[in-house]
Amino acid sequence: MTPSNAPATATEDRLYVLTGTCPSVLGSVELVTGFLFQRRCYVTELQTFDDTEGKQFYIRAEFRPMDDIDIEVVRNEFAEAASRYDMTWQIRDSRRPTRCLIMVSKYDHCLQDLLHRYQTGHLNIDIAAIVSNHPDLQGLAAWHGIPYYHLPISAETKARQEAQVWHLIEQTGAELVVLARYMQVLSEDMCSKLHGKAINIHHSLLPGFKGARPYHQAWEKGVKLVGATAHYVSEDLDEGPIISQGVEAVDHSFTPEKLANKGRDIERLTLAKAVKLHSEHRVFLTGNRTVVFAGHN
Ligand SMILES: Nc1nc2c(c(=O)[nH]1)N[C@@H](CN(C=O)c1ccc(C(=O)N[C@@H](CCC(=O)O)C(=O)O)cc1)CN2
Repeated sequence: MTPSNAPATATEDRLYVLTGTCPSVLGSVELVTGFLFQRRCYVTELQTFDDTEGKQFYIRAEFRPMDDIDIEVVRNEFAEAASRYDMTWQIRDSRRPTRCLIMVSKYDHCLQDLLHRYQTGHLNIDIAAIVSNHPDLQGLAAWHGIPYYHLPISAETKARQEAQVWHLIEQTGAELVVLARYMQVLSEDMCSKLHGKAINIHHSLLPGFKGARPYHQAWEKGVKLVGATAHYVSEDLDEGPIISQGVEAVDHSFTPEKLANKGRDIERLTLAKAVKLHSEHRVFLTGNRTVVFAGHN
């Protein structure tokens, strides 16, 4: 093996991810790996899934160019190859942080957790703004130096409030909206505009206990497991495609308050995991389901 073929010579700081999906057909893996090999792009991680029910194939390839390449040229060349397989694809710079806008009401535990992971570099995101229908968490945002927008909402002002939120999303260039315990239901129009770009944390193991008070519902049922669900937001409340879920054992001694205390930790971890998976381009949306290529760290 000549030294120039050794991965160590790959341009260390340049890392890209190719994600693609196409109808299940022979050659779909070679389409990607052969294309990258021919262009001396070293594959650092490769995951595939063939959905035999949907007859659909999914692939995610992370790669480092071994030579100084123009990624736009690579994209144009792959477009021609991918069209022969009817593949829907993207090649993205893995280092570029996902620009986020976080929405919250009064509970701060998920927001605190995301802010900590962001500040410590454990999430490849850029938090452009925090939006809330209450003033309560303004101090937390100020402490982190992030713009805070207090946009109150009522049934009468919902349409105008959502127009203000949408304006902020466009103004900040947010690519992902994170509902970190935002306790207002987004309209059908907002959900349509945010399809696949808004993640909500629901404080139960969906599809169980939908709605605003899942811990009380869980207590009434005497559950022995409590959980949380991170999902893409859809117009149907708590029905969106699930990205990640977490669960912990509980018992008869758990009051609704103790269930909520246990649940908060699960919510933090489950939402952070979903934001990480999305920001690393590891989640494919397929109808009301997801295909998730989990990472190793
Ligand atoms: N279109 C959607 N919007 C939102 C979703 C969603 O799944 N689709 N999830 C919620 C978060 N959530 C549960 O995870 C939730 C939030 C609020 C309610 C609710 O009934 N809210 C009442 C008002 C409550 C209040 O003012 O405190 C209401 O809107 O009438 C249910 C579930 C975020 N948005």
